[in-house]
Amino acid sequence: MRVGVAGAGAFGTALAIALGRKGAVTLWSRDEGQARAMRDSRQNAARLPGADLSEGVTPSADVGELDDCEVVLLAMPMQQMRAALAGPLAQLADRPLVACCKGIELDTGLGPTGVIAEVAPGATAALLTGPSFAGEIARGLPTALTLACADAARVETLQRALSTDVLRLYRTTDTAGAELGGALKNVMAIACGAVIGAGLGNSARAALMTRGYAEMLRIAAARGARPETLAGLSGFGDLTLSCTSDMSRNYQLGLAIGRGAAFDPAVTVEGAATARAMVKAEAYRGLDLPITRAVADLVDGRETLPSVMARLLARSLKEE
Ligand SMILES: NC(=O)C1=CN([C@@H]2O[C@H](COP(=O)(O)OP(=O)(O)OC[C@H]3O[C@@H](n4cnc5c(N)ncnc54)[C@H](OP(=O)(O)O)[C@@H]3O)[C@@H](O)[C@H]2O)C=CC1
Ligand SMILES: O=C(CO)COP(=O)(O)O
Repeated sequence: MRVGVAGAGAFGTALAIALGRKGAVTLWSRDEGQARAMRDSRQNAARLPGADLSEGVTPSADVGELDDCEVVLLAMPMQQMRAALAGPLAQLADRPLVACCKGIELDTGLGPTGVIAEVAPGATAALLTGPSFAGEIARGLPTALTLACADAARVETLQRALSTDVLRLYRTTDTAGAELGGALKNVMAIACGAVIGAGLGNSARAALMTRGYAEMLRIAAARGARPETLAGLSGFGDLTLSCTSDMSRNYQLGLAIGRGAAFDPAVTVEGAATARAMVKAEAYRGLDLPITRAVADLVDGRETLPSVMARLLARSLKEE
């Protein structure tokens, strides 16, 4: 199956490299200069320096080159996906589209498959998510991910097409659970980075991971997602990775907040918009989400870390 990857960021490039080791992959960048540089150097110096493009990868800025791809991975940040699908990628609306982003859309409260369903109703909407760093995938290190698609037959076909000998995909039809796991772990990673950055300790981090997971389960229940999906790679797995590794950009933003340090606004940090989206969305109003709300307050500078910590610790005592 010929695979297209739309979006030549770190993750899109890493997935193209992994899949380009077993077949033909078109890696589409919206930037002609970047595509040319990738063709010439066989690297993506801007987004994934040091990783060689594998043999099967063809970089291109011509969206027409995605036409003969039977499946296209959408590897741009969550808040950019709607515009890309409605704009240059509109011609792809008749095939499986696999979102590779982790987030909730700020304006609608939808996850990636919900956005695909709205903008490209003729497509089969799927999601690839789970614990993985682009640099490690590109190096061929073993990685397990969740592939979610509501169509049980289609998800099996895609699972076979997108797995490799080191990239092991597990499948599920619970798209809501998979997208919530991937989106919300980013929010918790910001919170965990903040407590570590402020020197509040590993015990505080473990408390945030566990109570953050309780919030994730509450949100999943409100969306009709299956709790066991949250216990899998997209939830528990990615929560563990992102809350404990300083390779995570969400965790790095938290570290900067905790240390009172500056953070480059150009870095892709999905958890900030997702925290805002959770606080804003009607669907989640009334849910008890103290950590998510605290992160939204922190990233928007409405409150300081000492004051959100005091607020969290002053909550009434309760049953676990
Ligand atoms: N990096 C990682 O380790 C992992 C990332 N992810 C997820 O993958 C998603 C992308 O992250 P990542 O690749 O790291 O981000 P990067 O910041 O490395 O790259 C983002 C890419 O998206 C492109 N882009 C933005 N808007 C559009 C658009 N409208 N049309 C086409 N391309 C666009 C950018 O292009 P341009 O350069 O022209 O702005 C850039 O190439 C996120 O949701 C992230 O959570 C998931 C797992 C691991
Ligand atoms: O999603 C990721 C790991 O699974 C990458 O995390 P960051 O986006 O925080 O870097």
